[in-house]
Amino acid sequence: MDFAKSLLQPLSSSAVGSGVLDATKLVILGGTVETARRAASSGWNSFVSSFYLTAHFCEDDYPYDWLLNWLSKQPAWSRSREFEATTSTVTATGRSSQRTAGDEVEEDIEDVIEEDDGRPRLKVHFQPTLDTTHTIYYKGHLLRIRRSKKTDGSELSMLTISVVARSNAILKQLVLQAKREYEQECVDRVQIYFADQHGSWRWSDSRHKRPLSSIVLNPGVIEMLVADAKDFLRSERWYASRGIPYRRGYLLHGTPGAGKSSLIHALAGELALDVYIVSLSASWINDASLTSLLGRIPARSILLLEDIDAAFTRSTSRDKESTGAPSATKETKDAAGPETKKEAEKDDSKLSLSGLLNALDGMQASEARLLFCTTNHLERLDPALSRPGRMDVWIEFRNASKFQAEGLFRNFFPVAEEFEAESTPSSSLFSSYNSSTAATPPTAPTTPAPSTPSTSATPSADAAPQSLKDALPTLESASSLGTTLLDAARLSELAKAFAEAVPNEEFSVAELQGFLLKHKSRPEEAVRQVGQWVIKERELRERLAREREEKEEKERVAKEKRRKEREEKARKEKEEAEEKARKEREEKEKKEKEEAEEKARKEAAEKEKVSPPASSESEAAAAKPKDD
Ligand SMILES: Nc1ncnc2c1ncn2[C@@H]1O[C@H](COP(=O)(O)OP(=O)(O)OP(=O)(O)O)[C@@H](O)[C@H]1O
Repeated sequence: MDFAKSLLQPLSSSAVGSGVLDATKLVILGGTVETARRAASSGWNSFVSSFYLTAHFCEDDYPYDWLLNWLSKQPAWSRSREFEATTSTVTATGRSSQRTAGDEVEEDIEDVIEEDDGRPRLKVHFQPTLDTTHTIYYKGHLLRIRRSKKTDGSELSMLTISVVARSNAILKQLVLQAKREYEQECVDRVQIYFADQHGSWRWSDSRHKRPLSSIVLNPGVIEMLVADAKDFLRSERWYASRGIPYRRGYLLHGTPGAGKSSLIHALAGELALDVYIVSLSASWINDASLTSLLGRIPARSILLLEDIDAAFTRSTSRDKESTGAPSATKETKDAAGPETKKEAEKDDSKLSLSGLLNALDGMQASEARLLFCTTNHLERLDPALSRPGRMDVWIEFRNASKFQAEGLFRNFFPVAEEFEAESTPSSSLFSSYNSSTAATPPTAPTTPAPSTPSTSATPSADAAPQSLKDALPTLESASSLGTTLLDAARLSELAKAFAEAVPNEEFSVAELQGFLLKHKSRPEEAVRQVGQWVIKERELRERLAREREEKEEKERVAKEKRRKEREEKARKEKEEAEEKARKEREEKEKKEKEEAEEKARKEAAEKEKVSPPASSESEAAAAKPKDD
């Protein structure tokens, strides 16, 4: 204070008004008090904080999803006065849309289910806006929860939970409970994760489990696959005791639209496994990013490499020198010359076969996972990739057999008993067909055999097979029912008639499904129309094939024309160049000759000047005076 007084003394003595003095005193006093208050407050805060245990959860890891799912069910969380409404899920049941809207409201709001007016039902979730702190009671403890963005520029969200407690047991309990609840909700769903361009796994979708019975394959294939996968999942010790890497690979190859992806998703549901999908044709995929991704797949999950041949058309070629060893280190690249360095950098942006093999079964590759690879072009795969140990089980997919056509038909149409039991036609879709139709022993789904599409006779309304003809007389009465409900015997009869009308292995299951979808409430009509559809499809295929051929022929002719034009142009240019060279040569020779002649002439003239001819000498002698 004395110091302040001494500072203020000159002011007072210089007759400044006492009002100014008082104001200045007030400012100094206020500043001192505020500084003291802040010091006390920060001391108190750090004192209080020292009692808090804090856990951080980042969006790119599973506990974040578990906790957000748990929080979304806490009234205190959803009753926030400043909140975000989002259909982007924080729950285990779907993150299908990205709509969000921030607002401030005065009233309590519960989750809202939008009315089902024919559009998909979206569940709207409410959660506090970013950077607001919330307190929630949990088992007698007060939790302080804050959602914020990470500051490392990754745009990822963080969840920070603090609690006053002596040990972190309460936080562990919370995480485990959130995990249990999340998994409970996942029971009927399959979680799908995609590799993103940052080299991380991103949750992408949560799909309803598809019953295996909805997949129609030839007898025994599904049973074999399920038994094999189940056997693998319970054989960890067996593998460990024999020193065999605990991994299993399945190669699903063959015609498009035959059910490869569908089978994998149905199997994931059956075995309660999550699916991790990498697209090897993505431009950002290279050896390093793939190795890192495949090393971070949780145990007991499915790794799916779709269209594995596509990776090889992008940039990968079999590196003959490659031994599968890791690529050059940064130091060795720096030590190399600029050209080599450029080459090495170019290589780094590619996926090589050795890199892929390394990622699949190198030291870093995770174990206890089922690898599924799909391809429509088995012939494009390098044998190193498809050999046993990497791909232990091969399953070939062909166009629909008659057995599959019949199974698909059964799946589509409800039988009356089931319809009554389930009361909704859509829920019974895919449910009536069961494995009782697939009781024959498994076919060996190992090495591929060449596909042999059926050349069976064209079915038509006139030339309908006997079973179809048998079915037709009763169609009229059945179709008068509107949504036709069939008894089991009738369904069986129609399914057989349908299968007989469909040529063996000529159309994919997806194509048959497309046809049946057009008649999904009219099974009789489907049977009646299928012969016509087959004819039309064949005509369409022929037309498309013809158009493709014509296009290819046009392209071939145009290419040939361009080639000839190029050759003609090159020939002309060559001739012109030769002519030009010849002329230049002649010109040059002519010039040289002229120059040589000129030179010779000049030399001769010079010579003449230096030594005159003998006749002139004698003339001179004659002209000399006689007295000499
Ligand atoms: N065997 C099948 N059983 C049941 N549905 C099938 C079958 N095959 C195909 N489908 C249906 O056809 C559609 C395409 O199937 P899917 O994507 O599984 O075929 P895919 O063989 O993986 O095709 P692609 O090789 O083109 O990726 C899906 O809607 C699926 O329901």
